[in-house]
Amino acid sequence: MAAPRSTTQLEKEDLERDAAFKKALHGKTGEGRQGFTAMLGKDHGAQKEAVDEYFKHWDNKSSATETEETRKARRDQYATLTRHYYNLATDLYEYGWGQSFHFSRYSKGEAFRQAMARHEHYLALKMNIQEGQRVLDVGCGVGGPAREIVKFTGCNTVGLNNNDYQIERATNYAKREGLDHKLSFTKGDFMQMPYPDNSFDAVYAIEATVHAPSLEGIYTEIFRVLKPGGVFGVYEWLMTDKYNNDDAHHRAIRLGIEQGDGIANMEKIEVALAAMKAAGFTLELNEDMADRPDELPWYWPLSGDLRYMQSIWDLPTLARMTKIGRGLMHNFVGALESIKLAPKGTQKTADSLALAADSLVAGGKEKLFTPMYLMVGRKPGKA
Ligand SMILES: CC(C)=CCC[C@@H](C)[C@H]1CC[C@H]2C3=C(CC[C@]12C)[C@@]1(C)CC[C@H](O)C[C@@H]1CC3
Repeated sequence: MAAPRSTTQLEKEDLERDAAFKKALHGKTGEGRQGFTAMLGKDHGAQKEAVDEYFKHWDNKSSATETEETRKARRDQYATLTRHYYNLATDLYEYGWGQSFHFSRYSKGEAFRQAMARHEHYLALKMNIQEGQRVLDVGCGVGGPAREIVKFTGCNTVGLNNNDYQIERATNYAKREGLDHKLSFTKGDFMQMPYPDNSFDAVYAIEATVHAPSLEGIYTEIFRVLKPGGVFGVYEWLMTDKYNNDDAHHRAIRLGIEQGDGIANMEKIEVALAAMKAAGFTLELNEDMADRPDELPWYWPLSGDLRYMQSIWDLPTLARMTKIGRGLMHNFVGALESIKLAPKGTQKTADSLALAADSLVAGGKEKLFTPMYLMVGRKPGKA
């Protein structure tokens, strides 16, 4: 039962152009160096191009003045916007967060990496991913969750991503862990996937499909590549029912999250549920995991609030996000830029990520936003 391709306007793909840009910007930094040191090895001219391309959507725009036209321009250029966001942010993500680019629930005394893995296992469990199944990870980042889910379930996975730098890093990590016989990566736009209809037993997306210009469009494309009887599981980034688009404060929080996190357009929960239905899925499970009564909120590592410290190992994470920590980071990166060790735009990117952190924490505290709206849907038909 193949659904028609989405009617959303799609960007024309140019794989050669993107591969050449990756080579120009990142050089050999995708091969080994990680995080901060990788950031220092970029080409300054190419970095300027990425910065200009990304920030043209946000500079001199505010939630008070933004128009539907500005939002449409972002949706129309979703793929370029997201690709350049990750060209700029990937090294900082790895430096400050690790290789799994998502949030998770946390329980008291639980180590950060353990909680992250638990969140990934939970999705695999709810989808009932089995050994040997052919699985697609949509928007796989540098492959942290895919490696964990392959090890946890024994499935065979393909990761899809439209950023060549992340693909290169993901491929190298998989090889290093001896998982390359079960895990491979494809460069491509998730709105127009390079796979035939009915290709996968299961598809999952962890905090990635929010980069799509339309949730109905991306869910429809996922439905197309799933085999009949196949399962789709997603942790979606969404504004909650409490979000009121006529409230200036709410809109400022949404725009801060969108800018800081490379998102063209973020929707409310009701839109995601309707999109699952419109795509053809039978919804088996939907729950806002951020609404569970956990002692530690999902946003604690970004809060800079030292009361959340579980062990001494959490200190660097929290300290980095305090006022003093951020000020030091801002000045340090600025100094590296002025002596030309870091390319121009590094400070602007770091400041934009700080805006992301503030807006995410505010959205989480005020219950206006969730990064973990769990949905599991099935494509009708016999497996
Ligand atoms: C963008 C989407 C859809 C998912 C990524 C979620 C998170 C992994 C990121 C959201 C905000 C990011 C920030 C950082 C790491 C990755 C995120 C948590 C930093 C901690 C990286 C180090 C910088 O100095 C501060 C960043 C704040 C935001």
